[in-house]
Amino acid sequence: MTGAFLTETFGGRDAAVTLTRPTGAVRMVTLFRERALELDCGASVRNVRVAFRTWGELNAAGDNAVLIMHALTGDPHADSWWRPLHGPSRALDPQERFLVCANVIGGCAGSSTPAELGGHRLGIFDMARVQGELLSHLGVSRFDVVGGSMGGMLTLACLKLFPGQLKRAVVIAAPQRQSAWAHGWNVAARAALALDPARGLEVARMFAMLSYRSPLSLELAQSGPSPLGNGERAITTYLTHHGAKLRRRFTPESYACLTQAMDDFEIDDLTLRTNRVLTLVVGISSDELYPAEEVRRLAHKLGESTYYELTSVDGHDAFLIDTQALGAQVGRFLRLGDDAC
Ligand SMILES: CC(=O)SCCNC(=O)CCNC(=O)[C@H](O)C(C)(C)COP(=O)(O)OP(=O)(O)OC[C@H]1O[C@@H](n2cnc3c(N)ncnc32)[C@H](O)[C@@H]1OP(=O)(O)O
Ligand SMILES: N[C@@H](CCO)C(=O)O
Repeated sequence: MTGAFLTETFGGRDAAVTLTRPTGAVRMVTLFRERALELDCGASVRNVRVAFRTWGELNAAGDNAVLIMHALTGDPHADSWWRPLHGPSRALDPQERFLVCANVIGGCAGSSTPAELGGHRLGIFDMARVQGELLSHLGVSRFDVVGGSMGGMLTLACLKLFPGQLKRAVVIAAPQRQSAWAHGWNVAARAALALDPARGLEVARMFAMLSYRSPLSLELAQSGPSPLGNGERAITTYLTHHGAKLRRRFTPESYACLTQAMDDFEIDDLTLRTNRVLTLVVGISSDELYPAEEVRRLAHKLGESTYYELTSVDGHDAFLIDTQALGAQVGRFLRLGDDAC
């Protein structure tokens, strides 16, 4: 990774976490200064900081924007974590579109952290409201929205919150609500955090990684001895590596807040049935977390939707890994003529 880096310490004596993250081109804005943001939990907050990046130019009508929603541990650097989809002639093309990607509130990549927002329970709809406010602040009148996993939930929330401003939506590997299976992984993760915030975050990432891959992908890539040559099995050092890596770039506080928001999320049947926004719903054939069948059921309930199934062995995270066919589908969909929207 190139560019400037910022090192910050979050949390108290027992849960101090030092993060080093890139800051290149990230912009900050404070929203809800005069009018408060009313949270779904009933509390209201002011002075909400949003860290975001943009690429390309907003046109005079303010209607060529694409809002990119990141997943659980993502950040505003969509050109990094979605590099194969981002760039000239790709699905998210800054030469044609004004691209915006913002860290969700409650995250730890520059936007207001849970503690800065008073420790109130944050919801996916609260996060989506803030992203909508950011677009208004930037002068956007109409937009497309794209997101995978938690980003897909945020995209579904936009269908309910901004139906008149949305042109197209792409919902990837996301459910109508968390199944007991998906919720259960997060319950176990938060239990690990409660025992020991920093070590618990590593352990939470270890079992989350299992849910983000498929049995076959792990068998193919991680079934032998570790490439580290330390006598361990590959899967052991693989999970240890990913646990330690998340601990260096994320906070237990944000992990608990965002997984709780995912567990609380639900998009109602009426919103789905009455949707008039052109929507592409993508399921992943090997997704263990949100099985393709579950995502297909969501698509069948959703008005104006098309379902596409990405065939991949890579499991839930295939939307970040197996990007060639996905990029082609998303690019084609986002280029559907505006007169169709
Ligand atoms: C969507 C958003 O908004 S952002 C969030 C996306 N980013 C993440 O999820 C961050 C975590 N990273 C990942 O999950 C993955 O790296 C992805 C999804 C980005 C890419 O997936 P893949 O290419 O299949 O990577 P894979 O799962 O093999 O992991 C690669 C890493 O594991 C390491 N690794 C692989 N096998 C082993 C092993 N047996 N032992 C130790 N380390 C291993 C690699 O060296 C590499 O390390 P690095 O990331 O520090 O360079
Ligand atoms: N791998 C993703 C979560 C699942 O989509 C992330 O770390 O944000």
